[in-house]
Amino acid sequence: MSFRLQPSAPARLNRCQLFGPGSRPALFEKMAKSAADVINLDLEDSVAPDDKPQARANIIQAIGDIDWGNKTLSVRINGLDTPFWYRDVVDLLEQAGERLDQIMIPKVGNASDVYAVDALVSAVEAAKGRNKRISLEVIIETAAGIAHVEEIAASSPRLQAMSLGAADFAASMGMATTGIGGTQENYYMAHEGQKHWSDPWHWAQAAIVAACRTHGVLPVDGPFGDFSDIEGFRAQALRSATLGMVGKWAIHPSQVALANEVFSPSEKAVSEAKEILAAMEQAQQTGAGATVYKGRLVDIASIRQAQVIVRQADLIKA
Ligand SMILES: CC(C)(COP(=O)(O)OP(=O)(O)OC[C@H]1O[C@@H](n2cnc3c(N)ncnc32)[C@H](O)[C@@H]1OP(=O)(O)O)[C@@H](O)C(=O)NCCC(=O)NCCSC(=O)C[C@H](O)C(=O)O
Ligand SMILES: [Mg+2]
Repeated sequence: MSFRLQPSAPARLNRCQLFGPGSRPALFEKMAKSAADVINLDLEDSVAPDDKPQARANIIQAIGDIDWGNKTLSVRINGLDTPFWYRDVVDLLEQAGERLDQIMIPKVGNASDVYAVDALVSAVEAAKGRNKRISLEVIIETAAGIAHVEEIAASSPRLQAMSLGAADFAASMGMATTGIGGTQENYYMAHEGQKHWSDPWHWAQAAIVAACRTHGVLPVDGPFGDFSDIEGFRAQALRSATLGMVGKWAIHPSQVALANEVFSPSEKAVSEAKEILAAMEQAQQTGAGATVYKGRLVDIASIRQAQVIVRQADLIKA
């Protein structure tokens, strides 16, 4: 046990991040009216190279013109291996209004990538006298990114969230897959003539959750490409939530309600968590560190587990 306390992740909702290409401004109003907690306007892979300047201009205009409510408003810039990213940052911070909350950095490979963006953001913020401090989020979607996940999670006080990008991750790792996230046909164990599918994303997700929880960053599951496969999305999201992730991307509006449902604790879970807290308070009054709740052991660790659920429910109510 370290003497250092685990830092809390930012206290904001991040159950669903809805993406839309910066080159399709007709979608922006619909994104703003959606039930997603976070909006990601994209300048990277959903925008063709020739369309990047127009997409930038669309996004800068929409940041000021559209009522984004109380959502976290984020723009995904281009990767640091492209000639586009510095102009994305400079134009956004010189020209977009104060409503912008966050910048998403794709394909982060090490802490220096985040440092470079942080330095540029800090310089433009100071030069323009911007009042709101822009936060950062990153995507782990390369072999280098997962190899350096812990230093990336520790890289900047601006860093608030970290996502797994299953498509680029699979490509970078040389995985024999084409689907974006979810079950992969050939990733199974054979036992007594039956196939039992395993989860090829599990180890990377667990590494991301551990790095994020160590450094007070929100761990998020990325895209699920087949937006007609509702049960596939739900199963993937439930696994991510069980592992400790706080939300998931939506690449189509049909995925928003599903993500919100999975990453919001049910009424039953909240009332059970409150009952556990009450049972433990009573136990502690009698000097006990453990008690029995509905026939099972609950102890001081159960208090921390229950508090995670109650805190999330309180955020949703707020
Ligand atoms: C996937 C899409 C291209 C589908 O678009 P479209 O064909 O227009 O969908 P529908 O006709 O089914 O749309 C139904 C209605 O919903 C509206 N719509 C569509 N998309 C969105 C959206 N993203 N936000 C809000 N509203 C949306 C349509 O306008 C229709 O409205 P109406 O006519 O009024 O009924 C498209 O959904 C899309 O572009 N999605 C986002 C793609 C994207 O941003 N991709 C990047 C993130 S994933 C990634 O980068 C991979 C990752 O990095 C990794 O490596 O893993
Ligand atoms: Mg990607």
